[in-house]
Amino acid sequence: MSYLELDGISHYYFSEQQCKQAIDQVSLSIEKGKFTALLGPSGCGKTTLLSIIAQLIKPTEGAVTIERRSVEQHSRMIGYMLQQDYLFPWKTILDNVCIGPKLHGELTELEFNKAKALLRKVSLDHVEELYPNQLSGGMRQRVALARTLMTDPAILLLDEPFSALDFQTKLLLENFMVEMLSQYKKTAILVTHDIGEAIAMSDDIYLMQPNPGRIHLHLTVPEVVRELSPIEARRHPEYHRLFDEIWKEMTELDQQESK
Ligand SMILES: Nc1ncnc2c1ncn2[C@@H]1O[C@H](COP(=O)(O)OP(=O)(O)OP(=O)(O)O)[C@@H](O)[C@H]1O
Repeated sequence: MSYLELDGISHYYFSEQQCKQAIDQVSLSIEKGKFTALLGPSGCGKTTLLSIIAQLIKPTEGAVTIERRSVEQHSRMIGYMLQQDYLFPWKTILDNVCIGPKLHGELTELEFNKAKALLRKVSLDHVEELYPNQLSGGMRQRVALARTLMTDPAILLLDEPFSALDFQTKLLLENFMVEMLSQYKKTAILVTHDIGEAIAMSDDIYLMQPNPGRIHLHLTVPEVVRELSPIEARRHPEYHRLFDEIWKEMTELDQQESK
């Protein structure tokens, strides 16, 4: 059953010099607890779509609904994780995880205990008194995940959260993220231009095309790949078949663009 719906979303950026259409009539439907990837080349409107879902931008046209009610009535259900971790360098790891509730007032004992439990969950309880610059990039992204989970969002928006990491750390973090999100039964939307990452992590993939940004193709990742971890999935023949199919589509789109 549909949970999060985007219905006829179009978006224009206006400036004094020009009017740029970033998104054209995007409609998609996501089931609760599913992991969905928005895949496409630079400039196809992936981040604009995430910003619209997160209500950072109001779309020029169309509506976003969660369980058929406007997303505006559900703003606290959404968590956003970005490519950069945006941890505060002058605060300890534990204080960084506690930052959300602290901004809303005094930290309760329950919230403090929750932050400690989340740091245990992401295997970073041993560094809670350290500062961000004492941690590796992968560890910092795990802190960012713990901080995002502090507010208990039902929907997580992930804007290329692994793209600044080295390849090995990225694969390990993909595994970790999929395990955590399925354990906590979260609905997730990942923005990426990495075909392998989209296949290895997702249930559904929306392939986007640019100028203006729109959905070119919706693909469902086969069950045999979905039941494997992202690292194991990369060895399955169905992963390679889907990779080739998407690669071919993207190459054709590229050729159409350059004509
Ligand atoms: N603030 C803005 N003002 C004007 N145009 C913008 C603005 N933000 C994005 N755009 C344009 O809208 C289009 C979609 O941009 P968007 O950042 O959503 O794409 P993207 O797929 O996320 O790209 P990338 O992978 O490079 O982050 C692009 O052509 C971009 O230049």
